[in-house]
Amino acid sequence: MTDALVCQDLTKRFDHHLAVDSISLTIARGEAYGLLGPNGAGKTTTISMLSGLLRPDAGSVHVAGHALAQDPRAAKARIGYVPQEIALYPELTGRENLRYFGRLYGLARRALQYRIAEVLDLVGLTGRADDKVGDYSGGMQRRINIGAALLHEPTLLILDEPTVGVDPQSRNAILEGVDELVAGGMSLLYTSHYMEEVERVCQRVGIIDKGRLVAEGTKRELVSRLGTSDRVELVLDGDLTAAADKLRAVAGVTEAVPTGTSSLRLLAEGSRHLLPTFIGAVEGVATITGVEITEPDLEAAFLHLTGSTLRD
Ligand SMILES: Nc1ncnc2c1ncn2[C@@H]1O[C@H](COP(=O)(O)OP(=O)(O)OP(=O)(O)O)[C@@H](O)[C@H]1O
Repeated sequence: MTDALVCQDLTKRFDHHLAVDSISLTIARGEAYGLLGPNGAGKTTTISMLSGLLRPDAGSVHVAGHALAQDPRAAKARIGYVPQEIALYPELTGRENLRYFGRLYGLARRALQYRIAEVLDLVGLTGRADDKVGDYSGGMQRRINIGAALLHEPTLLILDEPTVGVDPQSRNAILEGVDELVAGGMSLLYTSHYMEEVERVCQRVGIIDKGRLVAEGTKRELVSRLGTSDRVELVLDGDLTAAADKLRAVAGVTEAVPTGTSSLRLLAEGSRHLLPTFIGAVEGVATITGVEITEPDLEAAFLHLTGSTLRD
């Protein structure tokens, strides 16, 4: 079977600014792919080109084997795009909104009726289907927005920051809905500022920075690029500067910096086995009273690769 999405050397320039610089990525059928990047990295520009809303300066996009440039109708019919802004009619009910969008997609009346019922169930809004969308919570509006993008049974669903600006309870409801779609075999392209969402939803992650895809892989692959160093937070009584000097001399420790009046942060390999060595090393200058070890995670990988945190 053809991949859900193949894009090659996608490029977009705004005046002299290269917003997207030769991005290539592939999403297999049934795969959930997360696009992570700091503000202004080029995520929305990339997604707009993939969904046919913005013409690339160079590069190609194929959706389920259909070339977006040569056969836009077929390619676009296989994409469900959920923009960041809610695009709904507040005076209409959820069901009426779905009916309106379904007609836009050209779905026949009878088929649409069944499909609306399926989609309402999928996004968990069957019980509120006949209430006005203007009376929905922010999270419910987003769910019906996602539903509208699913009516024509797309191969690939593109979600642009689907949980921005919603309360934690609604966020959870959205994520549960997305989990269900992925479990049901939907191919997904998901952008978010929230690392933990991408970790939860996506099997593979692309990190985009200054218009370029700087790294791509499973969470485990990206994290392994950091090496095997753990972050160790030590709480100590005594002379912190002297303790940091002594700890820096321990084999396996690459960094030891004070982070407060009684705490140090180390980067160390195999830190669990080194704990007795740490205690011995600071003897005479300080006493270790607390230890916290954090193994490398996606947040650390992101920081390492882009030099910024996601919320910068
Ligand atoms: N229509 C436009 N005209 C000029 N510059 C633009 C236009 N759209 C985007 N840009 C610029 O291109 C770069 C990439 O923007 P884009 O919106 O794709 O980033 P992003 O990763 O989606 O960021 P955010 O997370 O803030 O939405 C930015 O520097 C932005 O200012």
